[in-house]
Amino acid sequence: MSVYTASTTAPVNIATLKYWGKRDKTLNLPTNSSISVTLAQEDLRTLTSAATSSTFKKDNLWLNGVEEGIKGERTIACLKDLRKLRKALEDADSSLPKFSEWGVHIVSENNFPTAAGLASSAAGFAALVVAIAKLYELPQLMSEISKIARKGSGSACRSLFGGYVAWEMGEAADGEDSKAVEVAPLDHWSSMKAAILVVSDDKKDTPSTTGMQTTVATSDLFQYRIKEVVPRRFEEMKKSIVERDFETFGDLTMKDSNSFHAVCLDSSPPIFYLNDTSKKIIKLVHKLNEQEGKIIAAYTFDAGPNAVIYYEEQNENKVLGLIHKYFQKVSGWEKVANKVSTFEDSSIEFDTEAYKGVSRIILTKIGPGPQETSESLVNEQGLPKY
Ligand SMILES: Nc1ncnc2c1ncn2[C@@H]1O[C@H](COP(=O)(O)OP(=O)(O)OP(=O)(O)O)[C@@H](O)[C@H]1O
Ligand SMILES: C[C@@](O)(CCOP(=O)(O)OP(=O)(O)O)CC(=O)O
Repeated sequence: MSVYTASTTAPVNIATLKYWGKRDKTLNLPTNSSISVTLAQEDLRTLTSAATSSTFKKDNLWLNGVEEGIKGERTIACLKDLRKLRKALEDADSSLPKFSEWGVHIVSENNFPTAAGLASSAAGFAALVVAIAKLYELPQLMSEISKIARKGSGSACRSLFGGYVAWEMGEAADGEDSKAVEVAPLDHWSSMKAAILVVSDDKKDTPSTTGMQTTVATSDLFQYRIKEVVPRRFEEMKKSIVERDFETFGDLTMKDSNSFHAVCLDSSPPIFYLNDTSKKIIKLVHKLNEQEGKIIAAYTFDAGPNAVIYYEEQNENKVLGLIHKYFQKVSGWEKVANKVSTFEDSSIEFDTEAYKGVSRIILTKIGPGPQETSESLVNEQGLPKY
């Protein structure tokens, strides 16, 4: 029996213009376009292997060493679309093995905590879709494949590209024009760095999907956001990326994070994702920018209290100098141990206990899209190696 396999890695992306609201829940069609930065895979990535064989009677998924099976409707929808594209190839060329009729085994690992507000679903669905597209030898371009990843998790469509990415909301009812596109490649503005402050938080607030539904149904402010604010900001932010204009990019990023959290608060019942530590971090970044007389650091928060702070490499000594001063007790600084002596000492006054609300720091940067890999998580029988 022949077992066919393919593997890929896929990155996490963190939006600088937020996706919040669906106009179609099943197809994951958004109420607004969004923009993100793809992060480096040394720190945060999914590795997924896919295998198929005529002897596989059903589909199966192993995630982080645990057999989960294919349960979710979203995963089923992705597999259905991928099979349809493979079937079209098989219909056009009868010599091709009938992968579309066989079961597929998916084995995946995240090198960071799953479902901890670190966008694991984005990297996870991007890797799943790309691994199977590779296994099926699909000729479609990444934008086309991104429409399938979108059905897994909206934000996953943006993880199919590296660098700066836009998800164009589209207008069609079937979602055919709702896809990810590259705004600028990694090399265009490669000095972009990100410090993620993982904020300890025991209670998990509303999941994204439920939160979005509540906002769409109840927030008046949300209508203003999607009709007036985001369309303008989408163009302005793309321009700031093309021009490598951090001041504008950072300003829009912070404003959009706050706009997103404002519509959450305007929902009924209100949704709170930021906690006191998040708010302290927001103030700290504003103090830094004020002292500098320009924006050199920009925070953004997703559906949780973790802070992602974007900055350019040339300002690292200032930005990390300040963060290190007040958060040096958290883990994650090992990576820059040899640089700490060059960090600038900051005169900014801040809560010296704030570090207690942070569990660790992840120091990372902009990165490429899904990568080819020789690493495989499946053995010759098409089962997990462990
Ligand atoms: N490697 C993977 N392969 C397939 N599915 C995955 C993978 N990693 C995560 N997922 C899916 O994503 C779900 C977690 O998504 P969830 O949105 O709860 O968390 P998150 O993406 O880490 O956080 P957030 O969306 O708030 O940033 C998992 O339960 C699983 O269904
Ligand atoms: C706040 C966000 O991170 C929301 C992400 O939502 P998801 O992509 O996780 O939602 P689903 O489509 O329901 O899976 C903003 C963003 O990433 O743009």
